[in-house]
Amino acid sequence: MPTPTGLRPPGLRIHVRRLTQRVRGAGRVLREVTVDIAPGQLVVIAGSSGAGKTVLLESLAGLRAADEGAVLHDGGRPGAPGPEFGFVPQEDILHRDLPLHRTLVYAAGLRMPVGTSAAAVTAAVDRVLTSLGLSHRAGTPVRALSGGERKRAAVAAELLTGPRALFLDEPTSGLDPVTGAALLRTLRSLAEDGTTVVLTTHVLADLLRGDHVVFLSPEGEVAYAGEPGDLCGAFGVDTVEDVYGAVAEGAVPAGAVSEAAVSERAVFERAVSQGAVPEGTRDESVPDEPVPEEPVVPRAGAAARPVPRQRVGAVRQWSLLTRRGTALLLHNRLSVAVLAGSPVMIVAMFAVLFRAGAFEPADPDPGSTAMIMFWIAFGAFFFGLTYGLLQICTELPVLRREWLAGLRIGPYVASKLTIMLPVLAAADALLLAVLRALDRLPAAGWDTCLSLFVSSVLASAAALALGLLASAAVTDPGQATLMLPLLCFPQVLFSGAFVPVPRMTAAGEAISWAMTNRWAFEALGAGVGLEALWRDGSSRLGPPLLDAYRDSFAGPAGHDWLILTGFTLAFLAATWAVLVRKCRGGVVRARSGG
Ligand SMILES: Nc1ncnc2c1ncn2[C@@H]1O[C@H](COP(=O)(O)OP(=O)(O)OP(=O)(O)O)[C@@H](O)[C@H]1O
Repeated sequence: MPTPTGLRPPGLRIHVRRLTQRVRGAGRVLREVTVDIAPGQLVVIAGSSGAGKTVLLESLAGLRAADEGAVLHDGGRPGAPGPEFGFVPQEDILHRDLPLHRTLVYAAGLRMPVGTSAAAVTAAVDRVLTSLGLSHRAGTPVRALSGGERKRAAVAAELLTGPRALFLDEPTSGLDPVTGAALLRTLRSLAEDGTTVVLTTHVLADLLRGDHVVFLSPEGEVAYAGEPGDLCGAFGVDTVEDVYGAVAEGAVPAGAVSEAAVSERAVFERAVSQGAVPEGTRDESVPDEPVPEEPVVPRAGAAARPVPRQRVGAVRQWSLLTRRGTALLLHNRLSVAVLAGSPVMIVAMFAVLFRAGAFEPADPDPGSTAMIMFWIAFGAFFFGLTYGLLQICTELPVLRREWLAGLRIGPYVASKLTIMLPVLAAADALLLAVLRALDRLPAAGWDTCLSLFVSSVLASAAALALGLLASAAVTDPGQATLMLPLLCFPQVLFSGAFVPVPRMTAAGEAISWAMTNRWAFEALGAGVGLEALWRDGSSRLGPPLLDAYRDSFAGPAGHDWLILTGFTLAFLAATWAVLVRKCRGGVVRARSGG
């Protein structure tokens, strides 16, 4: 099968030597695993549940640094993740709302080299769709594909860059036998084309379809490493199913590991001598062997690989992510309904809640003026928070995978702000315009209107950034939903609207400093001149209120705007940090010393 780019880069050679991996909470998961994978091989990793197949796969892909022992790519340390490596985890790594072809065009935009023309991107997408038998589904939304088609679609995204190695975690799980066999045939033809393909599986038939089987024992040791045809014979059983039983009982065919260890010795030793492997990981127990003549590439396979491709720049990533995010938003009817429906509903409730004329200087209603300001502030906060909360947690696996392919977190977070802020500004403008038209706001000039609008948008922006942070921190949408009341309650209680800040306890006042709603409330109050209205208006309720709120609305709104902007930037920076940490999670990017 031709690669999408028409080139045939050499497949990756992988050596794993006496690899031991520990996982926090699970202890030692892999023990002294030694595996040798040649370019263009189709390797199947099998073993019982929890044996460590995924951990081994991630280690082979270079996504998990070795605790002990070494993983070598072309004889050197694995390089940073990039488009030369395809990794298909068990989770979905494609957005579901757009048609398959368009989804892959966006995926290609992030993965393919700088300067790739739109025509070349389309041609690459068409080629992978054809090679995976998905051309007839090009216009179908990803969510409408069958399970097998979705797996192939995920593989298609990984093939766009013509990777040298493809790693797949249980690609055939959940597929019927015919579809699973078809996927394995596709992977085999990729391997025949030169790509190194490694997959984990629980499907018995898959074990016989690879070139090489690595069977892990429940203790995470290599129970068997060799040709599939010899697997049953090695354990003296008749069926592959029986191999699982034999391995569970502790059967290990003699010599399976040591043969591989000897063949690895030369490559490993030469890598050590060239500084690719830390001295501490040397295995002194294995006797010295003569080093074969095969040349060893010292670092990250530099000599064997095509010239590294320039990563797509931050601005281009931001632009592409913004376009994709907007398209995804508009294709998801539920999100459109929430985006449009919640402001309309809240505006309608506000319109029937407040009486007209509360700001009339000749006959003001000071209590209502404070409440109107608070609920505008809270409305703006609520829009921002709800829009932000589901933005990231619903697509974390996609983000993680794209980060490995070169996506930067900064442009990603910036794109979220770019997409959502105009929607929030429109919702805030609608809220203010309706309240103004219904005489629930003072009949003041444009400068007051502008001040209210800026305060509302900054309140929404801070809440959006808080929502993004919460969305990045949780693990699933269910947790994000639980965050909504948790984040809203303190914003109501400590805003200073119901209990004025000067009347709070010292602890309450300290907490109120951290509430964006407090600063939005004070900015809105300052913008409409609440202090003057209460002091100079003809209501006798004004002075007592002024006494309670004291100088809450005395400062210029600009002071509060600065604080709201500071909160927004701080929340965005924290979102960035959380996402970088989550994406890195176990991946050691500095394996080449960088
Ligand atoms: N993030 C994690 N936190 C805690 N334990 C983990 C984590 N990842 C893996 N483990 C543990 O490490 C062991 C090996 O996990 P791994 O996912 O590699 O197994 P597996 O063979 O792929 O299992 P399965 O076939 O069920 O997917 C298991 O005991 C698992 O519980």
